[in-house]
Amino acid sequence: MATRIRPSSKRCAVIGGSGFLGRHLVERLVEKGYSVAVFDIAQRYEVSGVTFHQGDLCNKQDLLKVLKDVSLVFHCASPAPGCNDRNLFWRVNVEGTRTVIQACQQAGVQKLVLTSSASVVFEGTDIMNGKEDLPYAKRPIDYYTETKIKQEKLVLEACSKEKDFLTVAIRPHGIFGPRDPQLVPILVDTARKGKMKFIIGDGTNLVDFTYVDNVVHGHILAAEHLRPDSPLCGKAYHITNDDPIRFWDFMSQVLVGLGYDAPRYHLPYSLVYGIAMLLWIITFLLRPVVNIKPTFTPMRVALAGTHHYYSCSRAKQDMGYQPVSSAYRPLDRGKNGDIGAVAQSRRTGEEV
Ligand SMILES: NC(=O)C1=CN([C@@H]2O[C@H](COP(=O)(O)OP(=O)(O)OC[C@H]3O[C@@H](n4cnc5c(N)ncnc54)[C@H](O)[C@@H]3O)[C@@H](O)[C@H]2O)C=CC1
Ligand SMILES: CC(C)=CCC[C@@H](C)[C@H]1CC[C@H]2C3=C(CC[C@]12C)[C@@]1(C)CCC(=O)C[C@@H]1CC3
Repeated sequence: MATRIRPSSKRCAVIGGSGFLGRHLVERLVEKGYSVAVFDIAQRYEVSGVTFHQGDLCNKQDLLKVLKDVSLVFHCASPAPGCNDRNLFWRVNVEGTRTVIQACQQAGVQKLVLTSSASVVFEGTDIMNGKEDLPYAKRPIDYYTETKIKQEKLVLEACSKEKDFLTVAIRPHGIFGPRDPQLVPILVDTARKGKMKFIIGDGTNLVDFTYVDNVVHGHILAAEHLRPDSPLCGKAYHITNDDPIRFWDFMSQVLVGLGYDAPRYHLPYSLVYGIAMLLWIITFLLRPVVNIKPTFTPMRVALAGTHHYYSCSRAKQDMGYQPVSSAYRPLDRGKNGDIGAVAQSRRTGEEV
């Protein structure tokens, strides 16, 4: 029988490596001396020493070409949470992740680190200092959450010491930082349309917004601590700034920092949630005729009006996690308005 030569543990692939988080992860891995292959449906940048492979993760043959000589895979690809296409979410997050697992096993990959989401336990009601043992949402609030739950279960259940295939899931929440395509852009777009005048609820709800460097740090620590004898095998880990902030303070600081007015008038949470639900039903019914994208989806309203912050004590205990960038507040924006650039400058020492 031919024996397979194990690739170096510093050879890895990042599926979804062209995305926001993926690119930050790739850059940090390169800094740490890893040799990195990116697999993504699109190539959006170039980094010396990184190889790019364009392909769909639902195609096993495409994946096998990249995974054949890596020992570690990070899977951080997903359709954008705001897209409302159930078929796409199922195809990529569920069927595609099944294909990723099979391809990893067939190629002899030893470790798979999944980017899951803390939203897998969020049902639209308060979560305060939530630990990883909270049950998965029984009534997931949208297709994104529904398929992230299935995806996480698939990856964690595939963990097998006998098969020499170890898995772990990282659950970040509300990631922000340089090149964020979602949080700040959607917020600014909503403000430009004059729709950020209202505070949903009493405005005191605490949430986690997590700086992208911390999320990257959590992923790399998880990969490096994932061994057959470690407690990480087949487990999920919250990664946060360990510094929850009032949702509406964060929003206001970003908006005021960028020259917009802070939201001022309060609206009752249940009223706004009810309207968002009604709009969602109407857009669903009208979809065969016209495709409308409401700004205030039930998911966004729920995130804006409830507490949702999580404990990262399991990550501290099992992998020695500590936020690498925690003192940051969004008010400290750069000259160009890129709030993420300020936090990055703290790391690099550059002026922004
Ligand atoms: N941004 C956030 O606040 C949070 C994100 N997450 C998770 O983090 C991960 C990364 O998210 P972001 O970087 O924010 O998103 P992103 O949209 O910037 O990156 C996702 C990447 O996946 C790629 N991709 C999508 N479908 C693919 C396919 N079929 N085959 C190959 N590549 C494909 C996209 O081209 C993109 O480059 C996702 O799994 C997301 O669920 C979890 C919690 C919070
Ligand atoms: C009320 C309103 C329109 C606020 C604008 C900001 C929102 C776009 C963000 C506030 C919390 C964010 C968030 C996510 C996306 C962007 C927000 C809704 C996620 C859903 C992204 C994917 C995840 O896994 C969880 C995130 C939770 C927080």
